[in-house]
Amino acid sequence: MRDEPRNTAYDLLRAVDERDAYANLLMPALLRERRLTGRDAGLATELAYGTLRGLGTYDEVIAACSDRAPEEVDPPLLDALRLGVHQLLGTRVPPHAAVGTTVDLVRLRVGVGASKYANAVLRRVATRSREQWLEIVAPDPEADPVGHLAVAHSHPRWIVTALRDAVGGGFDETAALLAADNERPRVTLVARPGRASVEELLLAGARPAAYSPYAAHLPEGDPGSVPAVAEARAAVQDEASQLVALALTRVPVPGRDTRWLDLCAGPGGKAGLLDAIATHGDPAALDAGAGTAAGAGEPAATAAGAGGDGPEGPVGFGGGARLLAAELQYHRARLVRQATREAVVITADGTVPAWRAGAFDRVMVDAPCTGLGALRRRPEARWRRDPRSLPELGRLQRALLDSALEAVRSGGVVAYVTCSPHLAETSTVVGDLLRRRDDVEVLDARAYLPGIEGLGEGPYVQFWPHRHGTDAMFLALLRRR
Ligand SMILES: C[S@@+](CC[C@H](N)C(=O)[O-])C[C@H]1O[C@@H](n2cnc3c(N)ncnc32)[C@H](O)[C@@H]1O
Repeated sequence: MRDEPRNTAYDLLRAVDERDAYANLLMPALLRERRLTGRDAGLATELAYGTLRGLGTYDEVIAACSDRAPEEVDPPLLDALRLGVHQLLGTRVPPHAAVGTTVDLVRLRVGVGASKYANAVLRRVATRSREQWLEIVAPDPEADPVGHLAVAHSHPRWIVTALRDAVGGGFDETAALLAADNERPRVTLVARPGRASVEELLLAGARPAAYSPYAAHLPEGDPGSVPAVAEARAAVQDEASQLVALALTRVPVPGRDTRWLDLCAGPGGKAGLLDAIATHGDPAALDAGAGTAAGAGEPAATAAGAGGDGPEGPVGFGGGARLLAAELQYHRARLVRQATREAVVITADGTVPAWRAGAFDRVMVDAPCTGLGALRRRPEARWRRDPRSLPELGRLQRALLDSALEAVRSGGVVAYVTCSPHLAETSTVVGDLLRRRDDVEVLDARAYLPGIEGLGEGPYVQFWPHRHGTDAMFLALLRRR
């Protein structure tokens, strides 16, 4: 009898290797096609994602148990070995079952000769626990801390270095961050204001979230089966993504506040929330008694705490603005259209403005980046990212941020956001801009996310998976003078 969960996990690994498939897009399709549900679907997903996340560790163990280096092993056999090692070192599958099912899989899918080799390697792997193997295969943490963390937590060296620099250098905190990257992220929903409510999501089985007033976590089940999600009144959205969009809407701006721009809107997560708030306002802030930033052309009311020497406090937007959502790629712009109701969505290059300079009151730049802040979501992403993409991304990030500052009027505000904590994509980009331009004031972004600890020293905000349970999202808030 075919072992469908393991065969499916193996097919996913092969598709990722051979066709550069995205695991989180292909897996649901494979499960549907093979009619795997419940425990079988859960097992197939865990085996595939766990193997992809852990293969940096597993390849070192395979190397120690074999007379061939992993790069000399045929890719179809290597993927099966990784799947077997994951079961042995990363799951509670009994060792005899982990070895037996993998050897069967290799015999059927690769060949009889290869199955004998797999049997010998996996029997050796099964003689030690994960911790015991790490003692042998991971570099000494004193002599080579980055190398140790890279093998122990299965991340490429360059990413360990980048995350260590971003998190502030400590070995223990870097280890906690890398460990959090290997956890399965919770499914978080957003109730788009005026279109759905958190109460509605809670009634559908979700649980309250810690930080965003519009968020709830879905502990199990298909988000698409929640009626508000199926009707695009709610959506799946990480809590930090919600919060950076909310922060942009909560900065007081003097005078007109009716024209908002999302410069890099696809696939539309932040645009969906911005469009709802632009249209219906921000009831959570208004109910909590924040000052109001009245929409519809009226001057913003004085914000709570505004007027002194310190940073102005957050305001709740009253509604009556319109969002323009720009996205370079046509198919992604179509997704933005599905996520929004009132917004005008255009396919456009944000660095070549299709609008007048100074036309907008608030601008979101959620710039293309390495995505190192969302490694939890895409199990294979850490092995695909390439540090050589940084210079080109950096040029684009700078061009988009400059374009955003041209698009915003004097007194208006720009949010620069990345789903990466890499310093070259975050504070370095903003720092360069501040050296080049004297018409920009940096706001302390923490002031617009009150009550959330661990966001950094300011003025920028950095969310972290190991501190907040969110993606590692970066936010800078800039006011045009
Ligand atoms: C990080 S994603 C934005 C995510 C989105 N804000 C959300 O919350 O769903 C960056 C987007 O910028 C788009 N992009 C890349 N270059 C662009 C450009 N020159 N102008 C506008 N959009 C661009 C990409 O296609 C991608 O969809």
